[in-house]
Amino acid sequence: MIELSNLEFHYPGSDFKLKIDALNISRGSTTAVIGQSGSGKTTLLNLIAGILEPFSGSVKVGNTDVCLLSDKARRNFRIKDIGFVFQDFRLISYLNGLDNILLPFKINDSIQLNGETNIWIKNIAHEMGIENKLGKYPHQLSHGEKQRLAICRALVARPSIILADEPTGNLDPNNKTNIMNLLFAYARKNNATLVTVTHDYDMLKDFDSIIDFNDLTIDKV
Ligand SMILES: Nc1ncnc2c1ncn2[C@@H]1O[C@H](COP(=O)(O)OP(=O)(O)OP(=O)(O)O)[C@@H](O)[C@H]1O
Repeated sequence: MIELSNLEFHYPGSDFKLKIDALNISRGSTTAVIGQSGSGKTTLLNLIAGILEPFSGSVKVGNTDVCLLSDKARRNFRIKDIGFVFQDFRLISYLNGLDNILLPFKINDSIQLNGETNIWIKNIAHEMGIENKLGKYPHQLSHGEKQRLAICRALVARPSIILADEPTGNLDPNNKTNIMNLLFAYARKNNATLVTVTHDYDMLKDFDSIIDFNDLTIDKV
């Protein structure tokens, strides 16, 4: 369960303010986050992941209050529990595809690489259709291939929460469907919680719930 309560956030020097009285997202559910550009969707994902700290209020994931964790504990939480697909991918330009996928293991020793992980990587790279691109560097990949690589990296440590910021934004209709189906299947099989920012309203019927920043229905979800 993800629980936000009495949360207030603003960026220093910006007029933007986010206020959420109560927002609960059940474990194992799939949620779409929609709303116009600049309404705060990415900010919400960053608050859940502990990348941003609220000005007041709390962000709880299971029994953990993310805001109360030390910097190190928060880093470990992010690596172990959260798979984040960033809108701008955040691939490392001097690492090839495989090393980009393995990044969570390289930057944090709280998770261990083992034989099972190698099989898992082959499996997700195959499902994403990029198994023959793992030796390539980001500048050698198309936009959609970079996106699929970023999704593989988000899944590699088998997170219990996936936060995906427009994960299908650069993909053709076929790849869009394949990738959303893969994320849904991962969530179902692992009882993982999927929170996806999307501008693709055709896909909304496939989610369990919707957080709509346009008409501020976030406290009703
Ligand atoms: N680091 C920052 N410093 C100051 N203001 C910021 C910062 N990041 C975002 N903002 C502002 O906060 C607001 C919400 O931004 P956010 O990225 O959460 O919107 P969004 O709904 O995800 O938009 P989009 O659909 O365009 O990705 C915007 O007005 C944006 O300009």
